[in-house]
Amino acid sequence: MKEYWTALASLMGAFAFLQGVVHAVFPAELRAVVVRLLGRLTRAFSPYCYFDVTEMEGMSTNEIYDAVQLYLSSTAAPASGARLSLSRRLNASSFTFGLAASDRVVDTFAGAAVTWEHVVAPRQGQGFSWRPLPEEKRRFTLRIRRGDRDKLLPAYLDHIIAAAVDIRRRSQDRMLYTNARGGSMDARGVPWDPVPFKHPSTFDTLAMDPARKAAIMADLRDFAEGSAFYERTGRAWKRGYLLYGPPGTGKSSMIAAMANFLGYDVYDLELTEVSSNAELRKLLMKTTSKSIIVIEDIDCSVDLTNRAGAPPRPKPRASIDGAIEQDGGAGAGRSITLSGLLNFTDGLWSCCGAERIFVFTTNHIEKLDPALLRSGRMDMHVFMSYCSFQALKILLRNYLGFQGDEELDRLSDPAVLRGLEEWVDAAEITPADVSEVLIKNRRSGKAEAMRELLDALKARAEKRRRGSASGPAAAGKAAGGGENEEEEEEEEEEEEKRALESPNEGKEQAGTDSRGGGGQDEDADGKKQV
Ligand SMILES: Nc1ncnc2c1ncn2[C@@H]1O[C@H](COP(=O)(O)OP(=O)(O)OP(=O)(O)O)[C@@H](O)[C@H]1O
Ligand SMILES: [Mg+2]
Repeated sequence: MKEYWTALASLMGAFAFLQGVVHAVFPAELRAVVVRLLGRLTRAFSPYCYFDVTEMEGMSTNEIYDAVQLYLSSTAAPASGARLSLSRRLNASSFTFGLAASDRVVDTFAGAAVTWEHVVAPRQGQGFSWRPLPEEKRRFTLRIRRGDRDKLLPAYLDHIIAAAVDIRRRSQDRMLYTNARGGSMDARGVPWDPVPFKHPSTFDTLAMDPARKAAIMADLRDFAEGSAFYERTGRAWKRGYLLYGPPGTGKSSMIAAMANFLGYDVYDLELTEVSSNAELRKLLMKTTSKSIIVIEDIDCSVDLTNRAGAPPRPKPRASIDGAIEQDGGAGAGRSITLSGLLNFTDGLWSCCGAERIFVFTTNHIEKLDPALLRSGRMDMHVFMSYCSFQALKILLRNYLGFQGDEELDRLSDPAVLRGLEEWVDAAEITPADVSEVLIKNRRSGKAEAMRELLDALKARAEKRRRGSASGPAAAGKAAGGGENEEEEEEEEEEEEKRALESPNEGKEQAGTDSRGGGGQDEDADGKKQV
């Protein structure tokens, strides 16, 4: 074997020498022919094979060239001394690095080493063209061992293209799409209106129990990296989240954090703007993969009653007139039905395009039809609760600028901190209300802001205690006597809370209130509750 390689090396040396001689001795035309011939001979005996990825394919740009450039800029290790070029795409918020002319990078894939070289040569004699070509011819040359060819191609190229799509998506600002145009299409037949999505909410800024937050992040990560799993199990690559809880507990902030975490675009589906199941399907077909499709306040958007003959249900606050219809009603196709929505999320239509997350939010989970809550539809039920002490600490850190829990413990008055811990549960305060108190007092200094917050918690808890002591009957009398509207509001809130704590038809939600509790449970249907 060793002799073979020695002989091959000498043969290649001889070819190189011959090429040198040809350069020195022969006239230009003949030289080109002989050099080409010798080049071919060299390649025939070489242990490597080479693939060129040119920048231009005829008159059009070669997408693989762009993909290779992006991929190499982030993944491969430049050979020592290699020069990288810096660039930033229009609208993008991050830089990318590219390989400069004639530099090489090495990469490994499936255990095989490969080398990329970026070759740049001046373009000669540009003839007439409607579209001027770049002045330089650029290409990447991939060198791989002959023996690795079957292992690497085309899997390695597929890998590069997928990685490039991912990098492009992450370096580009995300988009928020809305269907506020009421079903009409733009010139390209797209029913969605895009705006740049710059919501600053992240999982770092989101105040919720750390263990539940970690569970959601892990679930999202598993989903995003789950291509093989979904293929193996024959499942559509999608996931459903139902976020529920009182107003101001961070449901919308959670959606933004999810989008920022995964780098997905967001489609905000306004159901009241959709007039039929067919339109809903069209909207779905025009969404891209790697996106989050959101329906906010699902209980208010449309009355989604599934079963014919079901007992009459309380009318939703903002249901759209005329669009309410029982499943299988005579006018099916003219308005949205629950089955239309379910087809949208888990029927055959949901599979056109992969890697999508459906998120529904509601303040009133008890108003949702159980059909929507069954497994396979909403895989994760996430209860966004009132502020726990752990969540409160996150808000204190973010709003008052403490660097971590250690600094918060060290720099704040222990009595105030203890007080906050003691009162926060009784106050049943939303993160939105806590933020408001902190924003209002942030100029007065950390200590003062925390004291104010403690006072606010105490006042709130006290009010709640008084409210529950006097009971609903007394509250009704008080309201009748016109004492104040706040009591009525409280009563309403209490009602909401009771409903949240004992959601309808118990089975699916049994024992799943995880307020303040960590981790996640899986119920009998295999649906996760965090
Ligand atoms: N868990 C949270 N962590 C951090 N900030 C929060 C959280 N919840 C609420 N906030 C703050 O309160 C504001 C309102 O919250 P958000 O819109 O996310 O609530 P929501 O649950 O979607 O309410 P609604 O049910 O009314 O839609 C946010 O802009 C954010 O500043
Ligand atoms: Mg919201």
